[in-house]
Amino acid sequence: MTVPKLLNVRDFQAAAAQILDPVHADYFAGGARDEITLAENETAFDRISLLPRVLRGRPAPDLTVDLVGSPTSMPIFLSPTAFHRLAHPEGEAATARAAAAAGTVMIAAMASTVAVEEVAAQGTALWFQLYLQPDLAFTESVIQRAAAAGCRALVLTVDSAVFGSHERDNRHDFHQLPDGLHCENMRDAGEVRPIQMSPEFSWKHLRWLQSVTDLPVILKGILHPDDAILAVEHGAAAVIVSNHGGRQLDTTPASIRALPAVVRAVGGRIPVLLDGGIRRGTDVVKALALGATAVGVGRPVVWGLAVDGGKGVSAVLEILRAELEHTLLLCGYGSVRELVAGLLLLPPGEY
Ligand SMILES: Cc1cc2nc3c(=O)[nH]c(=O)nc-3n(C[C@H](O)[C@H](O)[C@H](O)COP(=O)(O)O)c2cc1C
Ligand SMILES: O=C(O)C(=O)c1ccccc1
Repeated sequence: MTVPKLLNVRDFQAAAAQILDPVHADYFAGGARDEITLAENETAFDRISLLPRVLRGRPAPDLTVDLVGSPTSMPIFLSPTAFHRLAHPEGEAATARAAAAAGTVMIAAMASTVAVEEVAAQGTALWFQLYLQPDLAFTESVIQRAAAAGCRALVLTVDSAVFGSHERDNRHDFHQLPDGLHCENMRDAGEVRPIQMSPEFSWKHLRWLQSVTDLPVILKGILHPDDAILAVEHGAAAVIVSNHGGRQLDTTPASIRALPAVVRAVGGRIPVLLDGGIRRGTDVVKALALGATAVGVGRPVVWGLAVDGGKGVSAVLEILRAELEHTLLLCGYGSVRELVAGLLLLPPGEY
């Protein structure tokens, strides 16, 4: 068999689908219910056109950004995804090595199959993704672990009052990790606690969280501009416009469509980040032109990991970096920080 050339993120998606156990492939690929939002996240980018500028005499583009206090080599970070050891035996440790090599931020998932201490030991700038647990004392102990490991921010996922309904997983009865794999951040006195969701959490609990940590708190899963305003008022350090990769509430808008109203509501007071559907350098440019400071990638990281461990994740990140730089050059921009909405031709009636 000839090994296909993996030129772009889609090639990694196809290769990963060949390598992964089909049940795990569906876990990583799947979205909520009819997967309307899952599909929209990607296709909404395709409906936005680029209107490049010419003869602007720009130098080679500068891709660096300050990401909520963490300087990064490019405006692309690793969104938190669970269960990396389903994709590769080294799991999140390999992912973290690739993030470190790329010079960007990894958001470690609470549902990581490698402990946060071992992930942090790979030398990447690390943020910790948190689901508040009804047992607040336990939640606090997890936060202290993440802080002690060197995580520089907490990313509180707020779009999950309950688990999303993933019908692919239900068809396979996939509800538990295989023997030997565990959520290593959920260990408590020898036991591994299950991750719980609760609809009872409110803005009051954000205040509680801020009272038990000095780390900046970033809210992940904001779609409504009124929630973005509340996030600013409650002292969030940033928001991530996200629909959880289409895995929570189906038929929410593509994250790129929700971005402009959130950017307007925030009015520059805190950074606005975005994830969902980023597959090309042009997608990154579109999100930044609409006001995002940086974008996260979820599934593309998993595809890289499945194909070739840390080397595969590095390859995916370097493909996106090269495409981003190439796009900026063709658009006439010398820095990711210069991007403005005038670069875009938006589909009429959609924005
Ligand atoms: C397999 C998988 C697991 C995920 N696990 C988490 C998680 O544990 N916590 C979280 O906040 N988001 C989680 N997400 C959502 C991602 O952080 C991110 O919002 C989403 O994947 C972005 O979309 P993309 O996959 O199109 O890049 C998960 C997504 C996937 C695909
Ligand atoms: O699969 C997910 O999207 C997710 O967010 C999650 C949450 C808890 C445990 C494992 C995964």
